Amino acid sequence: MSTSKEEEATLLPLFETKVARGRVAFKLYSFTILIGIVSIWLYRLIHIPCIEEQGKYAWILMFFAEVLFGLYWIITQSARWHVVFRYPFKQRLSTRYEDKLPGIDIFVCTADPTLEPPILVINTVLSLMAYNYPPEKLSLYLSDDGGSELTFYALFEASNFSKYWIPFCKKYNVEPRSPEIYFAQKIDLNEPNFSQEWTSIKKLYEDMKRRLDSAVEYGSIPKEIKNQHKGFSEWNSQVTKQDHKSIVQILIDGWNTNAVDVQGNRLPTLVYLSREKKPGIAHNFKAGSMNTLIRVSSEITNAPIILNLDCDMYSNDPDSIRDALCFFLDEKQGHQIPYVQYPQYYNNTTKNDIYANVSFATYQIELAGIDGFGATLYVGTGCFHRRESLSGKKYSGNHQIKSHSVKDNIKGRTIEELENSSKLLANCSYENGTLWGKEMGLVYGCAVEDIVTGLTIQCRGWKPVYYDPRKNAFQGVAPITLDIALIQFKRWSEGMFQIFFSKYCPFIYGHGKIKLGAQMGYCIYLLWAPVSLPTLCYVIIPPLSLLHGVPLFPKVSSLWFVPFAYVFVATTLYSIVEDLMCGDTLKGWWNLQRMTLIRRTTSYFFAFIDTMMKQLGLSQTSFVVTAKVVDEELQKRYENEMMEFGSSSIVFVIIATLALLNLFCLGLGIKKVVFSDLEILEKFVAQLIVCGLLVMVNLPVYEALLFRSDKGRMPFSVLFKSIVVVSVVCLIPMFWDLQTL
Ligand SMILES: O=c1ccn([C@@H]2O[C@H](COP(=O)(O)OP(=O)(O)O[C@H]3O[C@H](CO)[C@@H](O)[C@H](O)[C@H]3O)[C@@H](O)[C@H]2O)c(=O)[nH]1
Ligand SMILES: [Mn+2]
Repeated sequence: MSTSKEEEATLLPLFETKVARGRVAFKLYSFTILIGIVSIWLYRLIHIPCIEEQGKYAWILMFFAEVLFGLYWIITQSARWHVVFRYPFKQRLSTRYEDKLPGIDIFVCTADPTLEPPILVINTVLSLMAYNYPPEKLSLYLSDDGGSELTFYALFEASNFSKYWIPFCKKYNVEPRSPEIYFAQKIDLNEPNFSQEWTSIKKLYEDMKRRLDSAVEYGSIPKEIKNQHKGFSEWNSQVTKQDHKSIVQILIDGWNTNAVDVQGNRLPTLVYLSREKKPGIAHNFKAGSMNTLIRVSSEITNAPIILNLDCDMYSNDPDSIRDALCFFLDEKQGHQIPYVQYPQYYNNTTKNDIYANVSFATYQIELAGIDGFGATLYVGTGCFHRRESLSGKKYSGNHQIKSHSVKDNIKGRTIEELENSSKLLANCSYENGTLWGKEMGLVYGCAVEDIVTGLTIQCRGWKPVYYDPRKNAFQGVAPITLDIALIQFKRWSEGMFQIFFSKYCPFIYGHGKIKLGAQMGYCIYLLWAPVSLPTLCYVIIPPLSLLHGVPLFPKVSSLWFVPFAYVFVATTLYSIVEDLMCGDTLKGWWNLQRMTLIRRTTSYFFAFIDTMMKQLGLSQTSFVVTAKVVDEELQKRYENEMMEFGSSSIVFVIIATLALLNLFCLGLGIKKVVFSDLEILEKFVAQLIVCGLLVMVNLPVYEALLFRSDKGRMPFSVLFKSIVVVSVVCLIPMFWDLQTL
């Protein structure tokens, strides 16, 4: 798309970047905290008990914890140093580019028909096919790592249903365009024409859903349906998830003028893809599937812009493609932008977000703060890419989005020819001896392929953009049980810590290529796993020391008490105010504190251990896909914001043990110090506060251990095991006296 040089100079920009206000105040505040932290370190160093005194090792561990917390805090400041917000101008885009909009290839990934039900997948697909965008420029590719005939069948049904759904959406401008979500809404049906159409489309949707449900239930698809499409012949009894040939089926060939909906409008292209799998050959999880998508789509439609989504992330805004294009097509800055990342919001979060799935401050401030240093994180879904930057190309000054046509790309080949040539690109052996997974496409070998890929793109000179619009562009399904929420964080924190240890460590790999602020910004996340260690110290040592009468903090009347109190109170107030300003509730903030504690003491801790094992070559990268299915009872408890435990996993034993340890020590500690003289009480106030807060944060854990009777309670075995551990730790004085040996 070329405009002349003079024209370019006079054009208004397609997007604007504004710097957040209040940065001077923030820097001053940040400086006072730093002084507080350094004072705390000094206090620890000066007052450490000598060899003969009790508690020396407890103090050393506390010092270790405070140093790590302090250093980590310094790293986190980068994300608030230079926060920027982006504002695209869709109107200007339309006036300038409406007749030369680029093609968009949308990639949706799914991996398992049980964990990710086909009906969920096609709802996402339908919401995307119904974008307000010229259909002949829109193509949708579903990558099915489950290799499931049911998912293919669902997509086939969706291709038929779309002929009714898309014109209905566009005619009445309905939102959101995921049928399931749309029909679950309360709709005003006063207008007779609309009401009639609404009813008939809803019936079509429900009939389709019923057919799918029964196919899932019987595990097979009726013969008369199979006869309707040649694609079903790809499946026979030998095809399994782990072992099958490449399958590529073009369900709608959008370049064909005969591919139309019931009103005669063109339809977007729709392609089903399941790359070849062979036992024993690494398939590199989502990264592998994305790379296959990149190749196959380049064979068929080859659009210059790619939108990448997980199968649960439906489009919540039918106009968001245009927002994203404002960035890519901006005449001045667009050529430098490799991707535009949107935050990952969910449609099923409860009022106070019990598992803290949405972290308001992270989405609205931290990610925008990292963007301020030119280093937006790619988070794997809700991201528009420039195809060029995904193929390993270095930024080299002038990259324009060329208007291209599918017709030229397919060079008159038939559907069968396109399918056959695409299949070759989806074969296991295709990547052998190529740079795919190394310098081309998404990077292999890491459970957070997204983060590491984004980093490599930036280090090649590109400047991505983070955009958090007022109306969520995409919404996904958040985990609604504690163990799934923790599995997800374990995968993330492990993958990220692994990056820190690899050749991609931002401080080394990014040195001289991205700004220091950006390197630090990455490390806020890459260092989640090791933050588990100081957290564990702070959760275990204060209660035990209280129990054994070892003071850890200065007396209330001492001047040294000030930095402790200041750092704690100021950072807490800051985070509350920030969170509330971002739209969270006070209870939501409190839930986030609990989840942070639980994640750090379980997910991050296991991630830390597993990363160490991997460094030693003892284990391998895996990717545990999260379930997106729910049963009704569970859904009820979730909506009532009750935490879901229910299984006797080791994770819950840890959570229960830490909670009971603090409760027990607080109880005995109060007995011991509060009823003695004031002098002693003064020495233990801070410790009592630490334990007291930990107990308060853990209230739902005690409830689940002792008072609940529903299925989501902690199993009795967890209670039993954790009581045994707490008793051993507390009652055998040996453990504690080791320090005096
Ligand atoms: O072998 C695999 C495994 C997963 N997936 C897909 O990857 C997506 C993400 O999996 P999910 O279990 O939902 O993980 P999340 O933690 O929700 O995913 C986040 O984190 C991942 C990295 O850990 C990124 O890949 C995702 O894009 C990002 O949304 C889903 O669509 C899966 O179908 C595949 O296509 N193939
Ligand atoms: Mn997901």
